[in-house]
Amino acid sequence: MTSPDRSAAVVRTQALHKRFGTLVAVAGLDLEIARGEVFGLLGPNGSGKTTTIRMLCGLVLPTSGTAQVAGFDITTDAESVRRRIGYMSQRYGLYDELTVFENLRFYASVYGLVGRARERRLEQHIEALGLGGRLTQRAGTLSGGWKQRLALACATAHEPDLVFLDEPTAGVDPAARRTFWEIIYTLARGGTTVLVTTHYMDEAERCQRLAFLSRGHLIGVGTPAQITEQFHAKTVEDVFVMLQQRDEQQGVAG
Ligand SMILES: Nc1ncnc2c1ncn2[C@@H]1O[C@H](COP(=O)(O)OP(=O)(O)OP(=O)(O)O)[C@@H](O)[C@H]1O
Repeated sequence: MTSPDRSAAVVRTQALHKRFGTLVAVAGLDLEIARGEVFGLLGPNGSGKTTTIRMLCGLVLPTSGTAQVAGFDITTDAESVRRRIGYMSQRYGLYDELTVFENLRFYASVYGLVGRARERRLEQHIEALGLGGRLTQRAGTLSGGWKQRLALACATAHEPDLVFLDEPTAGVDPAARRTFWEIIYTLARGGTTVLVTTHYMDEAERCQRLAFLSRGHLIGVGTPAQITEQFHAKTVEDVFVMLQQRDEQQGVAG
């Protein structure tokens, strides 16, 4: 197996801009995320995270600017972009009545895997994500932590270049959180780029790099240590709270 080229950018945006009427949701975003990177997108409510992700998934067209995901242009080749990404929502999207294996097989099929290639891929994926002991259990009867693990497995069954995780460990206990993050890093080492949006600062601190958005503008990118240094703060949480307060004050002033 060849190792992934970590120098290659999986996400590249150039002056990416989205306006809804007069409201600027994303203001000229320039961002690069490398292959196999675990990257966090942070910012207060309404700062433009969801709009950015919807554009990167090829679901919303930018007003101006461009972006490439896995080498495909989000405006002219959204279909190819969608085939190369995975998305794990907070609601998981699992089928409670189906078993763990049936859920996995269903998602692999939706993304176009069939026959022996699908079975081989699932075998390897089940092993990597430690789901072997649960395959015949109905998804609806799993604990929160196992549901999350299965949801991540479903979102990555087709070996996407990039997987989006929306507050991935909200509502699970610390042990399950830790295991989940170990799995995230296993995926990243295998070459999957992981883009996390979260309001939980312990999740943010686990990312290799962070981007902070404020009112649609990118105001800081770097490792958690670089971000805290840039804002003269002790923790990422302090940076977050400071930005939130600033946004609120500007909102009142505006
Ligand atoms: N379809 C839309 N039509 C009009 N305005 C929108 C639309 N989608 C988002 N917005 C606005 O764009 C801005 C950015 O919203 P967005 O959902 O991207 O922020 P966010 O950072 O994801 O917030 P949250 O953390 O609350 O999910 C907000 O002011 C929001 O009200």
